[in-house]
Amino acid sequence: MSTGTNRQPASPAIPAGPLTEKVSVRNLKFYYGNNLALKSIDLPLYDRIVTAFIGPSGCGKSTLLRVLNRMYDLYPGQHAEGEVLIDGRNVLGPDQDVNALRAKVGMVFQKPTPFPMSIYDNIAFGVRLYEKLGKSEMDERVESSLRRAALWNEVKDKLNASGQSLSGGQQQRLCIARTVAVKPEVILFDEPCSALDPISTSKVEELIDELRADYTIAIVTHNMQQAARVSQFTAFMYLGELVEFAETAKIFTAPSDKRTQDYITGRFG
Ligand SMILES: Nc1ncnc2c1ncn2[C@@H]1O[C@H](COP(=O)(O)OP(=O)(O)OP(=O)(O)O)[C@@H](O)[C@H]1O
Repeated sequence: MSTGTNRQPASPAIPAGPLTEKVSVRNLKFYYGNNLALKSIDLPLYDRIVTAFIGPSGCGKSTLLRVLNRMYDLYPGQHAEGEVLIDGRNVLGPDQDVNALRAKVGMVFQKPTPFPMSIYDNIAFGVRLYEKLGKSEMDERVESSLRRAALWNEVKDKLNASGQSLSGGQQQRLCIARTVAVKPEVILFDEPCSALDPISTSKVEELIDELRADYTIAIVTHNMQQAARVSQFTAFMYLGELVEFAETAKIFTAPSDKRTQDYITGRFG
């Protein structure tokens, strides 16, 4: 399949007016042990904008995503240097409440990972960690989250069924509902469609398009067409460096760096 620059689908429009920098990555370095995986990354993520991270395997896309909600804290020997400012506050500092950060910065993974519990509890479980809601409030939260993830109509009559009994595409939308339920401000998607069929993929893409109205979104994808379809800004990474960051339309039609050009035209990676 061709990935020629002039065949990319149109990207969503960038709203008129100034953009607000919700997340500011400043001089970020990341280490796996002694191994430097991210080399001085500087990057903005704008509010209510979708930013795609693209680049060949191993360039550091997932690592960058995992720094934004400090997922790496769960693993010994991994550490970050530099700053990630969210609303102007550095979330990499020792005083940051990591659980509060993960509620604010939600993450959807490559493989759908519903908990081994009912559809209802898949949503309610995370909410209970952060809020004390009464039964009717929780019912409302579960319903609104499932509606937000375009799953309500398919599951409203079987909320007590296991989340793992759903199809792969439905499971991924359940994971999106679970993420949205805790009222995040930023949502990180790590190759969210790579395990899905084309119909489920387009549902998830439509969903990202809708979620854009309310959240700051970052998505890692290997699929150039998908990056072009869903994102307004694109960051191209190579060997742990951020090579180029620009409006998606520019990255796919007139990139500044030869490495970006080579990647998007399928010459390497
Ligand atoms: N747990 C780990 N321990 C040591 N090194 C790691 C670990 N995870 C990733 N790396 C290294 O960090 C670098 C960046 O990896 P990362 O997974 O972020 O790349 P990626 O661009 O997301 O790749 P892919 O597209 O294949 O998912 C690679 O060199 C990788 O080998």
